[in-house]
Amino acid sequence: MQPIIAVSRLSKKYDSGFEALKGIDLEIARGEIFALLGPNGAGKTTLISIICGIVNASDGAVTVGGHDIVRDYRAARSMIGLVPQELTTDQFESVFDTVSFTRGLFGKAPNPTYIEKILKDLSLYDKRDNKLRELSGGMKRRVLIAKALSHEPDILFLDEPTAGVDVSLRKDMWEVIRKLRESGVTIILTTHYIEEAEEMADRIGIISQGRLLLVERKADLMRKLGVKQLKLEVREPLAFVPESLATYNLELNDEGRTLVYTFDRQGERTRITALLADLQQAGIRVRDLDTHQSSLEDIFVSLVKEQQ
Ligand SMILES: Nc1ncnc2c1ncn2[C@@H]1O[C@H](COP(=O)(O)OP(=O)(O)OP(=O)(O)O)[C@@H](O)[C@H]1O
Repeated sequence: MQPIIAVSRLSKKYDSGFEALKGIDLEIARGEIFALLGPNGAGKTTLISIICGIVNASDGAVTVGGHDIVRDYRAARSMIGLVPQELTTDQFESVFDTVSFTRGLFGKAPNPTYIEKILKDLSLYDKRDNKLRELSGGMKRRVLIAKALSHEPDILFLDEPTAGVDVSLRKDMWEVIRKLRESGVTIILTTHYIEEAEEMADRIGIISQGRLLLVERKADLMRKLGVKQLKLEVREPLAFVPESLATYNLELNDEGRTLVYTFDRQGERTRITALLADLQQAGIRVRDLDTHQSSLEDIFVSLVKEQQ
């Protein structure tokens, strides 16, 4: 199927000479949730801003729904809703009016029934006549989403949707985003919160220093790059790992009290049974054991570190 967004060889050099994006290739499928992860200054906002037509690219091309974002700007832009981090609208306007007004900016005829539907979907309907300044932080974020949806876009970009919000509100937002996807909207979000990408995304792109380091289905990424560790707490501290256990590449931590065995969970054999037998053979008695699966965070940190 044709991707809803196709980015090819996209580069951006700012006037200062700084290269914020270096040859990005990326395709987004209709209906997916794609999370763009990266450290500060990686180029996430620049990439989104180019796709949304706010910043010009230096090189490369982007199509949205088959429309070139430069030659066919209006058609491309009308398919996109962008949820910025901050609410900058008039604080004295009502929720309903601000959302309706945004729809008008896209040249769409008024459609109060549609606006009411979005407000209901986002649990803002009760607040439709309230002024923006009367809303809580969480509600203001929902208003941002309502505004971005006001012109019935196919694609929604969310820039750091839960930056600085508390845990329960974050979970609320995740629910809202999931519902939007169920309604057929393609979602692209940038986030610093790895937990957010782990929780929400179908696919993940990791960007660092203007390069896309990888794009993978989340499940594949966790499986491919994730290693598992077995931690064995021993009864008597060890001064060194006995020679007979050399093939396991064990790490000795915690002043000799913990042995760490790293294994590939995809591998045919983990060799755990053999390790336990060999430990016994070596006279090492185990007090406790624990396994640990590397998280998306471990994977992210090691990838970005490798690049630096
Ligand atoms: N107008 C500009 N002129 C020069 N450099 C810029 C400009 N805008 C952004 N940059 C630089 O480009 C790089 C990428 O910025 P960008 O905002 O895209 O990163 P980001 O991944 O969104 O970061 P953050 O997570 O901090 O928002 C940064 O080093 C930034 O300083």
